[in-house]
Amino acid sequence: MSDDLKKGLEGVLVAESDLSVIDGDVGKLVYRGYTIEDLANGASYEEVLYLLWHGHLPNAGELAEFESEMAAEREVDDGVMATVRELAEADEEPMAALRTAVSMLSAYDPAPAEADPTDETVNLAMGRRITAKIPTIVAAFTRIRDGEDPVEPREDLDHAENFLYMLNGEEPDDVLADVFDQALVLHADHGLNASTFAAMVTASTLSDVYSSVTSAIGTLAGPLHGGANQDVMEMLKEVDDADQDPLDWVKDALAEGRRVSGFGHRVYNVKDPRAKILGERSKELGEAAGSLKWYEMSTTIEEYMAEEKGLAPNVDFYSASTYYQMGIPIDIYTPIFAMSRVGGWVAHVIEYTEDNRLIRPRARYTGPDPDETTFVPLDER
Ligand SMILES: CC(=O)SCCNC(=O)CCNC(=O)[C@H](O)C(C)(C)COP(=O)(O)OP(=O)(O)OC[C@H]1O[C@@H](n2cnc3c(N)ncnc32)[C@H](O)[C@@H]1OP(=O)(O)O
Ligand SMILES: O=C([O-])CC(=O)C(=O)O
Repeated sequence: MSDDLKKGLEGVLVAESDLSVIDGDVGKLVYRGYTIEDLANGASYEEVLYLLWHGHLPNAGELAEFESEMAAEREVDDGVMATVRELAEADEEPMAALRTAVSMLSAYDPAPAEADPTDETVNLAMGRRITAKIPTIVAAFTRIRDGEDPVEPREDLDHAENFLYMLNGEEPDDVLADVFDQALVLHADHGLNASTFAAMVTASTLSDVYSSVTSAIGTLAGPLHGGANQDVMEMLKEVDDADQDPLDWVKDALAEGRRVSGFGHRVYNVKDPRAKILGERSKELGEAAGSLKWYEMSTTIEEYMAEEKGLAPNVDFYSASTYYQMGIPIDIYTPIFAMSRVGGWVAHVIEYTEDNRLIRPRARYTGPDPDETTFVPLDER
């Protein structure tokens, strides 16, 4: 057996997938054959969920039925809500609160204990429930933490509008609803990124969808993955609060050997196509508000990172200033990423378990040689 070590599994093929593909040299992203640009400009998040979960874009009748099934699942049981309240009042980290609440949802779903973990219909039903309820959890957590009462979900609004309504207590205007829906489309799937792979590893043991999504949420939270969107905004705010020139800031950061959040990618060697679209939205929001401050600060950093390090922005770079200008609290940017990516997690879990094989790589052992290691009983050590 070959002993080639692939640190971080770089470039290792572990599965076949119909779901999404990235061409990192030209900055192309495709979900089931459709380019991200076509989907971002022409399809809603619900249409993209349907595409990922059912294999084709829905017609009007299929979409209407799917939307009403999703909307009917938005309410969250009182037991989970009580925990969400407790976590919000204890000032828990939003991603940790989301991870806990999603894990707890399974207690109110009779399916996991009884279901065959490879049954696509059962897994889709669980995935639909989790996806429908995450916005309710995130909005309620945020409002309680901020000293306000949660707002009940509404079935007559779409996924994006309903979340903004539950978060702010009022219906969003068309621009905000459109930007948010587009952001959900852009984040829905991305090949075998770390959180999707975590979901697949869990599913490959024939555990249930709740466990897979819980693993994925924990994985998305880290600053090298989804957590970077919050770090980007903290960084932009730090520069602004100190009234610093963003060029000086980024020069200092690189000179000190620091990583700049929102730059670099394991697969893209050029600008992430999602960052191009979100950059435009960030600019539009700035123009509408009469200040391009956040957008211009971002482009200054982008230009320097390209010149100095040859690194381009990833999706997390421009989602940050987009969400900030929508008035969304910084510490729920990563939960919002999860709100979208859950669609991809569920799709990959279902696809992988159709022809399941336990995921179990190996490490090259570098520990002590047993021939040179003598066991000493406790009382003689
Ligand atoms: C949705 C997402 O998950 S998108 C990614 C979100 N994460 C971030 O934005 C965090 C910042 N970026 C990074 O840390 C990395 O680019 C990652 C984790 C995304 C990809 O990492 P890898 O493919 O493992 O690249 P790796 O860590 O080996 O870096 C390669 C080189 O580029 C440098 N580099 C990579 N990203 C950055 C960055 N953001 N800032 C400064 N230098 C960087 C590294 O220091 C390294 O340089 P060296 O060879 O001189 O040591
Ligand atoms: O693909 C990756 O490694 C990270 C990423 O951009 C994503 O998950 O959207």
